Amino acid sequence: MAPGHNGLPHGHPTERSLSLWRKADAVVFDVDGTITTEYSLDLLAEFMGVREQVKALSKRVQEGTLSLEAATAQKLSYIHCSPHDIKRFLQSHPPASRLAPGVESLIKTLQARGVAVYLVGDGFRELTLPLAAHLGIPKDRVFANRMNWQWDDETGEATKLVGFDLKEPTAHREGKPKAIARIRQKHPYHTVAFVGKDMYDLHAVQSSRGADVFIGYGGVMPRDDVARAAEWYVTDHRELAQALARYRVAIIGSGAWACAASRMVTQNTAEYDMADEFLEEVTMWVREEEFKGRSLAQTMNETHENTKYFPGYTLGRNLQAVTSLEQVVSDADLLIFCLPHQYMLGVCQQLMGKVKPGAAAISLIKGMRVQPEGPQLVSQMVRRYLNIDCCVLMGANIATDIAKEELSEAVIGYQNLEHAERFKKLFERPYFRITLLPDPIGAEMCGTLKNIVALGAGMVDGLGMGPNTKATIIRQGLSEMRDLSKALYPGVHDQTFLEGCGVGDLVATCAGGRNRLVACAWTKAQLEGKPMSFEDLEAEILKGQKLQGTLTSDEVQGIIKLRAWETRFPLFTTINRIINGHLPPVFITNIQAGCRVEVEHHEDHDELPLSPAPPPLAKRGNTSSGPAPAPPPLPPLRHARAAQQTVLAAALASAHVDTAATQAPEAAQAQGQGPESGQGVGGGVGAAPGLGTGSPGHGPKPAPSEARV
Ligand SMILES: NC(=O)C1=CN([C@@H]2O[C@H](COP(=O)(O)OP(=O)(O)OC[C@H]3O[C@@H](n4cnc5c(N)ncnc54)[C@H](O)[C@@H]3O)[C@@H](O)[C@H]2O)C=CC1
Ligand SMILES: O=C(CO)COP(=O)(O)O
Repeated sequence: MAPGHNGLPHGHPTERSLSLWRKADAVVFDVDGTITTEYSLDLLAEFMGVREQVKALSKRVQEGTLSLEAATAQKLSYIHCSPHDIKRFLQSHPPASRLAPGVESLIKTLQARGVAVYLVGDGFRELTLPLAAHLGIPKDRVFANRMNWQWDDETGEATKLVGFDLKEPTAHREGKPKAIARIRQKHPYHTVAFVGKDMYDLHAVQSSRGADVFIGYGGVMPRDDVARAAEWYVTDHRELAQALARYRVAIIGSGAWACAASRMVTQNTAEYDMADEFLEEVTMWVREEEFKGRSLAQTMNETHENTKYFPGYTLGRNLQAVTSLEQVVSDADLLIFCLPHQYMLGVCQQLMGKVKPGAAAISLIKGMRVQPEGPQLVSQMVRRYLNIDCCVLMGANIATDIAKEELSEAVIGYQNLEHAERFKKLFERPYFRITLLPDPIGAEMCGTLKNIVALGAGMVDGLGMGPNTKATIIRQGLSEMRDLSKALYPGVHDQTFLEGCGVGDLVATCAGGRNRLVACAWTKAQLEGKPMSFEDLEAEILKGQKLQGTLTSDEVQGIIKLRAWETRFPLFTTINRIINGHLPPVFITNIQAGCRVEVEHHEDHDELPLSPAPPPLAKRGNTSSGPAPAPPPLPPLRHARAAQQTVLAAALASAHVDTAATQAPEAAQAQGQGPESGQGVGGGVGAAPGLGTGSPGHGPKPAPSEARV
């Protein structure tokens, strides 16, 4: 055969046709000779013993010496069958026996990807509908001619074939473009591809522009003229299936959650799936570092285990650890960001202009960045710096439990539904359920803010208090999460806080998360008189994994302080004051007092963010905002025991809080003021105004929407 369109060899699509095929949301197939191996009417004619007469008519139509309408009428008069004959014909020629090789699998693949498949042919519904049923194509997606029947007046049954319905669009030569136009009128498809066999099909598409691209199929009835004229000519349906886009997946980050999430992703990309949307191999950016004298990335590629950040869990064999960030993203279509949030700005800056155009991202990161003009969530940062869409995946997703394949749920918050659906396919497993949520900001705010509340829950545990107190913190935390999210982003939905990303994640993190764990140890260390910094405890307990809550608390407090919202957000404010050493941990049960205590600042670097331009995030030692080396650490107040005591004394004096409130619960109990004194959270600690009493000791009166604790 001669070379195809634009001199390309057969089977080589033009760039345009390949791209349109890959993004088509509807594909229309011609029927006879395209999805079947024969003209079905010819087969019926053979069945009825008139094959040669009917074939001769088809030849005249191809030669242009007889009109389609006249030939079809003549064929039916030769065939002259009854409905019973058709039934027998269909039994002896079941759909599977009539289909062209590879077409069934191609259609199933398209359908699994959500592509709408249509059949438009100049054959007959009576013979085409069984094929459609076999292929899972609904009747209303089939355009074909209708036979006319003679009816028996007495039995009311069809008896003899008496022609066909000329009102059907497919009864005429220009019928196919008309059918496609009807499809487009009814459904706003973006891109429609047409797969057909002959020049009539090609002209039908070119003349009407009904479809965006014509692909010639010559596997059954090869045609040189079509091969020359078509932008893409295939002789096997498998070529079309193979050419469908497959997405290359990259994970940016290699910590605990990144590794647990990579297991789901690699399980899905490796598993056989009709849609076959993803390339099996997944790459993971592993920051260049040595662990136990060896390159961590190299160890991961050899042992399929992240021995530093996620020891004890096997990662997919189809996961490839790569140390070059640029290399990982350069050809990736789907980017999964999963890093401690403080490193994301540096990563985004490094990747500017390096991401594949049209790529889509999802962030699993829980945290935000605070800029003078306001907060910037990670998904917003990705959109802004990388100029690509970014969904978020948020939920009660403690990494180790997911790696053990225990049931868990998450939401994908999205702006672009198509991307969200693709990511859902990439992550969803029998043990990992995903709901799509059109509130990405709400979902991300939940994931970010719950890390602060988890610190409070850890303090409750560290103080040795029970579930009632923790539930109070969780309830108050949820309320402040919602109020702050809505105050900053009024479009956030209330319902989001009741989803897996809201109350679900909050409960899980307050029960078993790292923020809770470290805050509990920090509180105990304080009570035992051997205080330790959060950073030291993080390093000791988490062994390289990172806390997000302490940094987020500082960032969020910058927002609260700037707007003088301390009394609107008493839990957030009190937690921030406790972790910075301005209040003792026991104030977690007395947040109405905690948020009103006047905080005295002794050194410039000890201040909570006060100014309209919050201080750089790098201020807190190893919590720099990029992967570049952090500036020399300034010891924050929460790390300095002596300074803490000084400020604490001043804070207590200014709040007129009884010093008993600052003691360990045991000591407070001894004075009848501890949790077992019957006053509990409502007023058990010190002489500061009781929690839940609604009568703060001093400071502005809370607004009605204020916290109830
Ligand atoms: N671990 C968990 O159970 C869950 C974590 N998340 C969130 O996922 C995000 C990532 O957490 P994990 O994967 O657990 O990470 P992780 O807490 O295990 O931290 C280790 C990661 O930080 C990276 N890292 C350390 N220093 C760095 C630097 N200077 N520059 C760049 N990267 C550096 C390491 O290379 C490694 O990828 C966080 O926002 C976290 O809140 C969300 C759900 C569950
Ligand atoms: O986000 C988490 C669970 O969904 C994990 O929280 P921690 O970082 O506190 O472990």
